[in-house]
Amino acid sequence: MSILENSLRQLVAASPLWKPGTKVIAALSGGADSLCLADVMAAQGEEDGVDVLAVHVQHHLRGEEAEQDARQVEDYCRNRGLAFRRVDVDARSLAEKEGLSLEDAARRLRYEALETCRQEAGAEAIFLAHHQDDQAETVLLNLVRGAGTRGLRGMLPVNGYLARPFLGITRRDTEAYCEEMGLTWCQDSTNEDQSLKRNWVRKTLLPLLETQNPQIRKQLAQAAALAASDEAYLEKLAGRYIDAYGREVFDTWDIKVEKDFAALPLALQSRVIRILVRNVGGAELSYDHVRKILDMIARGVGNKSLDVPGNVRLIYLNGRLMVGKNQRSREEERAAKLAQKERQRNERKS
Ligand SMILES: Nc1ncnc2c1ncn2[C@@H]1O[C@H](COP(=O)(O)OP(=O)(O)OP(=O)(O)O)[C@@H](O)[C@H]1O
Repeated sequence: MSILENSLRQLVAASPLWKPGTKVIAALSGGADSLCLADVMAAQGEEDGVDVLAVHVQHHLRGEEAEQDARQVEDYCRNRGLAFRRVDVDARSLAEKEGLSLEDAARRLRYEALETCRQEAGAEAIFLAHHQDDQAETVLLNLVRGAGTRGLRGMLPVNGYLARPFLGITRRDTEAYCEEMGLTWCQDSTNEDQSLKRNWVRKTLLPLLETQNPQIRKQLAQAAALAASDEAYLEKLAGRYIDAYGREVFDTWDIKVEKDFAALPLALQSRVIRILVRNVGGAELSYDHVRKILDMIARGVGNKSLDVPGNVRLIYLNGRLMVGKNQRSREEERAAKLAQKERQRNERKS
């Protein structure tokens, strides 16, 4: 076994979601990264007793090219003796219906399809082939969007059922593996389209940054790993404050924000607020919103309230902060559920 194959196999085997005796999914687009991942998983699976199912999602966005890719990955799986499933989705219709970009619609349908396959196959996890270059792009994209330290984390190596064992290796490594194994990968022509932000980051911004620092991709990926571990630690500490001073009553959080809260460093105060808003289903808070909420608490008198995105209302009252969905959005949710039930009843009748 070559050094490259050996190290890639170790990366897969070291993932906390790679467990002997389980079934896992390899998300296989057909690009060099995911072909390499599927091939490494197939080999390591035979050794470790992990059952691998390759899933390819055909988004129907690239006409005959995409159809050829789907056939190519299916052929590869047949030749490799790897279980294969193809799922067809209509990304264009979803994009039109929900006013999404084609990329976002495809992404949403892809992750839904992978998750459905995971459940139907009784698989433990979904392995994705994102690598160091993708991670550097994601970190930059997040920063360009105005994200803070959570965005700096980029993609996590393990997130729920999702595993990304290749975040530390380069795109070139995955191509070298495919070349070594004689595997032919598919080229996605939309990767050249610079009107897509990710492609602009890949083709323009990163090369420009590389002129100043040739190590930038690796260092961005390392910064992401560090930010992820710092963030996890700070969230744990903020969670301890919530455990000690907060309580959940009917989907609303109620937490003491007096002396002990004021004594917390800003890093923890802001995380306590963010976690509570997330807990009740709110959107990720902006820096400005967190500041406004902390100001409201610091002023500390009377009864005040603030609405934030995701229909979440925060009410400050006598040293306590209440965080919950605002009444109107609860009523809207209830009405939407009733309407959905009505629709399902009508569909059953017709
Ligand atoms: N059509 C597909 N079918 C199955 N898996 C896919 C498909 N497209 C992508 N994947 C999986 O997702 C990984 C990342 O793919 P890609 O870089 O194209 O995603 P993206 O468009 O940047 O979106 P995101 O990173 O949010 O998934 C691939 O390595 C592969 O594991």
